[in-house]
Amino acid sequence: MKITVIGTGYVGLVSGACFADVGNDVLCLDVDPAKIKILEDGGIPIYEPGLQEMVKRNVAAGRLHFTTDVEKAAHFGTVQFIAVGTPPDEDGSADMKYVIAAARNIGKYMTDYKVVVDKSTVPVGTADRVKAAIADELAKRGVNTPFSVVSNPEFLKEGAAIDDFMRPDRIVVGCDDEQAALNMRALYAPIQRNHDRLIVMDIRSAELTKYAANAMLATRISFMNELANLAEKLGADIENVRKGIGSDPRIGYDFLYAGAGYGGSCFPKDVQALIKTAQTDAGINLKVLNAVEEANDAQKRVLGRKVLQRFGADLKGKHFALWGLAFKANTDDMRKATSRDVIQDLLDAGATVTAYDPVAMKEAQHCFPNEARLSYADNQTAALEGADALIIVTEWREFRSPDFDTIKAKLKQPVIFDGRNLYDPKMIRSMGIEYQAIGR
Ligand SMILES: NC(=O)c1ccc[n+]([C@@H]2O[C@H](COP(=O)([O-])OP(=O)(O)OC[C@H]3O[C@@H](n4cnc5c(N)ncnc54)[C@H](O)[C@@H]3O)[C@@H](O)[C@H]2O)c1
Ligand SMILES: O=c1ccn([C@@H]2O[C@H](COP(=O)(O)OP(=O)(O)O[C@H]3O[C@H](CO)[C@@H](O)[C@H](O)[C@H]3O)[C@@H](O)[C@H]2O)c(=O)[nH]1
Repeated sequence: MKITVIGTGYVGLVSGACFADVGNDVLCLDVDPAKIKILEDGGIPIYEPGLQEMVKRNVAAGRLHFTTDVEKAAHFGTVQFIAVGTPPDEDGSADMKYVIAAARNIGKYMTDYKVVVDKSTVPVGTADRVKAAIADELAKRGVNTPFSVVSNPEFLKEGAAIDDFMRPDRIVVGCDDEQAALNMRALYAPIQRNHDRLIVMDIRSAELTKYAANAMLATRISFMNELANLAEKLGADIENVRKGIGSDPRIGYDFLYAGAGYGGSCFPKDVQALIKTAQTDAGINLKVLNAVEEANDAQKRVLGRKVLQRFGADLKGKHFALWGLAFKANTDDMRKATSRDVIQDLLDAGATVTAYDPVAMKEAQHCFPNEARLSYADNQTAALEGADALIIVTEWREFRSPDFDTIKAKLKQPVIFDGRNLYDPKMIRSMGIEYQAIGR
């Protein structure tokens, strides 16, 4: 099938590469010429395990192409995926201007039947707006070319994006016409696990399903973070509690890890957007989600607070090593990363910081431009040099079994603040290291 993917962020690029990998002919469009140049030169603008190889393989096979030419992209695919960003507007609602612009571009140039697929995370009612935008452009041209609009939200996780896309738990398709549903079934036929994962439903339910999934996962995390803070005060260990409740299949083990708060480009923005949609479109105050957001904002400050409690409110003259900048392991994404809050809290209190992250240091430099009190180390051991304590913010695999003797020798005081509960508290404390984790 011929597919156009509009937007080459995480979702656009992963979708484009994966659809090409199962034999489709894919053209990826972006309005950012710098991104398209990187892709045309054989690079990729993001870090995602396995993606570069997949892109290369499909470009070489002649199945994956890139362009900034909006007209060419509108002509190319029978299926047109809109995978542009939906960042938060000033009031927290999803900013739809990129989605609507993409829809208008399709309407401006399409000359035959198109299935237009909303893959971006968009509020309920967006498919109607996309339909109206395309119809408006067709009317301006005085043509009546047929098209369908489908909602097909994406559930991939950064760092595991290819596996999530190729072996999905479910594929949600919101659709109100048979022709489009058939196209979507054919398109996803090679992307299934051992049985049909495609769930077809009405469009509004599909749009809400995406927000519901992220909101549910964010709720589990905030719930565990609050319990972790309680466990700390009561002398319990949140990791034991996690195992104890996760073993109940009604609860399950996934997404129950307490930590230094959730970040990334999705949970914070989508929880906020759902709260906003509920308020403005339905007059409903989502009390649970307001609390989830409030708890997470507080949790992102927990590491900073622990450091201040331990070393005093004035951190002038103190220096800290920080391991992990990305919002989670296996990505270079710094959007809403907890490290940004931790670093800001330390800098505000007068400290200096040396950070190390396997892949996110370049991205981090854009977040703290010209910050003289923040430096970067070449490796995790070098970051420890002259530091008063070590703070761990991201759960990279290489941080999981470090040489604790080296850590002890390098730090001025053997203190570790672990925002991801990577180590066994008993073992580490028995080595004479002061260990402050989350909820243990
Ligand atoms: N990042 C994720 O892991 C993830 C997972 C599931 C869903 N989503 C959702 O998918 C959407 C995209 O997220 P992302 O992280 O890939 O976005 P992103 O912001 O990284 O990338 C979006 C891209 O779209 C391009 N763009 C904007 N307007 C355009 C237009 N009119 N035509 C062509 N290109 C245009 C931008 O230049 C940019 O390269 C969002 O709605 C997000 O919530 C993201
Ligand atoms: O038990 C857990 C699991 C995750 N996190 C944190 O939660 C955040 C988000 O993690 P994750 O969900 O793995 O990353 P994303 O790539 O943002 O993926 C989420 O957001 C995407 C965009 O909408 C969805 O497609 C995915 O299904 C959804 O998991 C990160 O800061 C994690 O550190 C925890 O604190 N505890």
